[in-house]
Amino acid sequence: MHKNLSVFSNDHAPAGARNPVAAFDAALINAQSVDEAEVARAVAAFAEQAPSPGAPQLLNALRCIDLTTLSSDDTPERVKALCAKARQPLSRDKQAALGREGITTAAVCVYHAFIGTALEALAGTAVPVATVSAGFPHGLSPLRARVLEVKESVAAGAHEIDIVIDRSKALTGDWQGIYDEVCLFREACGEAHLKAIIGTGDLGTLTNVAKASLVCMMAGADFIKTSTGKETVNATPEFALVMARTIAFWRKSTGYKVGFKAAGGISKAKEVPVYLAIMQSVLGDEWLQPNLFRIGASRLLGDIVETLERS
Ligand SMILES: O=C[C@H](O)COP(=O)(O)O
Repeated sequence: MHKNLSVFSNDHAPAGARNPVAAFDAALINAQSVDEAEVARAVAAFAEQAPSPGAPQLLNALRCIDLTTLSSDDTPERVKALCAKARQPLSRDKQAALGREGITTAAVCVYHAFIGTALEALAGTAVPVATVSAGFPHGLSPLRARVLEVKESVAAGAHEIDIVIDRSKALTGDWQGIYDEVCLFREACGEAHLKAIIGTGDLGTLTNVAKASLVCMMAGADFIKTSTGKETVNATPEFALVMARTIAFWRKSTGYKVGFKAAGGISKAKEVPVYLAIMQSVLGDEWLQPNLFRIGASRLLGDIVETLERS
């Protein structure tokens, strides 16, 4: 039993038990094909229809943020400050005015070295600690080391493990190789939740984005996540739409609910509504809650808070 499993009794964490591993199905992977022009048209329509963000929408986005610091100059002090923001992102007056006392971000996300600092700084809250793993950000370390890294982070108390896939395998069509490595990470996670970063900006085509999403879900990912924040192109609404549709397909095929995390480069409140519109339209209201929807961001919270404090 995970020592802090009680945090998963609230809506911050993936619903219920972990997603199970399904058999590798090469035919299903190879059948994925995405019409890039259709995706571009659909995203343009979502962007046109998405309302400018009001306070309820921004508050919802705030509670879905994985508040992140993943910098080479991170320190315990920076992580403590991040956790203080996660515990209380809005002033008490503003929380009271909006009728949302006790609101927090969905999680904090830090490097392995700061798991203990974050756990201590978040003690007494229901905010889980996520960490990046499996050779983040490139996924090119020896496989044994990547698996060990996951195990070490779970042993250190992380509740959520954001692994990266080896994108070279996706680019060479080795989907079985990705399935096999994600299954190992799944096993190494134990009771912790597995979020699989597919590195959308590295994958070349939206068809590869769909295939990588599907193979990670077959291997038991609780969430699929766009990006590390370190690629040239990170989260985009196009990637979100393709991944949301693949999650919907998986749900229909298996009944399993997999969460979606848009991560990297989302820094302004005005960027949020299109993602919410895509989630709501493709997957429904359930995917607007932190147990199934996250935004991984280091700067977005500041802009949302400023916008809300001004309103
Ligand atoms: O997983 C989260 C990302 O690393 C955050 O990226 P960002 O610093 O561009 O917001």
